[in-house]
Amino acid sequence: MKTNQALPVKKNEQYTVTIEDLTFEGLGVAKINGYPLFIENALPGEKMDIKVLKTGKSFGYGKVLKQLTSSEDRVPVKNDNYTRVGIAPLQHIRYQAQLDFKKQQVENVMKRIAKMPDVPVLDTLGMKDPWGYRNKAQIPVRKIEGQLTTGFFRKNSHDLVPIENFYIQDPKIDQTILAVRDVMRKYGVKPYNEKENIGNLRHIMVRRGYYTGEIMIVLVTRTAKLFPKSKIIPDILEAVPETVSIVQNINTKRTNTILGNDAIVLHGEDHYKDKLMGHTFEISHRSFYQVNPTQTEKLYQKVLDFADLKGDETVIDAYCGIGTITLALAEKAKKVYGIEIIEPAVADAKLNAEMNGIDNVEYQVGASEDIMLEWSKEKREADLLVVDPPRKGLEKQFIDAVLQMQPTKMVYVSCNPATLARDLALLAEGGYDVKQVQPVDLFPQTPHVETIVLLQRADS
Ligand SMILES: C[S@@+](CC[C@H](N)C(=O)[O-])C[C@H]1O[C@@H](n2cnc3c(N)ncnc32)[C@H](O)[C@@H]1O
Repeated sequence: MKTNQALPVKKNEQYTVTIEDLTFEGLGVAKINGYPLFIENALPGEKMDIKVLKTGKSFGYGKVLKQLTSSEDRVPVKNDNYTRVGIAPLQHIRYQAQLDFKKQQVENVMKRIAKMPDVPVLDTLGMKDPWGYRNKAQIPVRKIEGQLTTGFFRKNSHDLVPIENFYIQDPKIDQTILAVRDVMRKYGVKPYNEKENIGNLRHIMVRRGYYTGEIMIVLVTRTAKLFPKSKIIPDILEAVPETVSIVQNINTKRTNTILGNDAIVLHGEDHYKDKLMGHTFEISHRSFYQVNPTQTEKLYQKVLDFADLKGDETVIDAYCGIGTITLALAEKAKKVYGIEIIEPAVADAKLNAEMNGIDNVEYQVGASEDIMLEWSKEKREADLLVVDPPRKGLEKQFIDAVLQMQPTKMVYVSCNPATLARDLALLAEGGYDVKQVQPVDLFPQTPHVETIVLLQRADS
């Protein structure tokens, strides 16, 4: 049995501490006789009275009882709840300090994980107004005080905290969620009860085109029933006239995954349109589409700057989603090959290329690690490889295939600095030099950081 006897702190005891650092999640770090405590809403330099909430073998968690001094990076918060539910855990930090914090996160992993202490990291590209940026929301629905209610889950739980204004979302999305909630209340639709696995409406997803204003609404239900559809749909359309698509997604499973496998289109088709870098995209309810449109354009522009294409290159865009980066690259290259694992996303990608009159792209459905292995065995060549993998980064098999194929240049777009740094170390070992590292803030008020890295084959 574990015992806490040797620890220098005791659960539920109070201490006065000075915050020394921030974790990568933005929690303040205080040390008591070398034992780290992680504390929400606490900034380096601040002195605070705290209470120990939880102790583990090598670290614990504390809670601020009284803030005794204030950092110059502290700003007033929009709402305490937003830290608690994880919507805006950095909301108490001045925006420039958030950008500096993100740069430091990337510098840390470049030193500690990639073992590249000398590679300079550029300043984080930030937003002018770092609020109201999200073009997509997935909002849980539960019964609170007898009523169908929308909000957000308290961190590490499924307790719903009612929230009407999310601040980080496009305000039109907030309004749409409330309008849909009211229609659901009017017709007595039953909110999902997870414990007993009864009730029906689990989530409301809303996506909005930043340039087009088109709205897609997805009602995620536990069963295929939704009554009375013939009234619900016209009511939603009346309340939110910009709606071009309403989809019912059915998720019968007891799971944390939001979307189920089956869907019924209730209005329009299973897509809405938006624009990015001057191209129009049709986006279906399952497709990945970056959530911060203006910052995404900055990100893609950086990818193009790093790629520095002259027009005669062959390019591979792995993990291409619906082809947003692919089309931006296609305008500057001879040919671009996109690889994506989700079939409907590839169907969207093909349609999007056609819709934009772009004919020098080809898409392949499959796992990037398998397709790249196949292509490297076929001795295919590429001048540039762009990768934009999910948080877990690149598979070892993918990296091995890259080292076989040896594209001259690589641009790595990453949403997870730790896996990025791990992969960069392997690519460096295989003969690639890291030339540029650019963090971009796609998720203001949260600790997430996106990074773009330019790599070049050392012998090229
Ligand atoms: C971070 S998103 C990037 C999408 C696109 N580049 C964009 O900016 O919109 C990652 C994409 O990789 C896809 N994906 C995940 N694992 C994959 C794999 N093993 N092979 C190919 N695609 C994969 C996901 O479906 C998703 O579309």
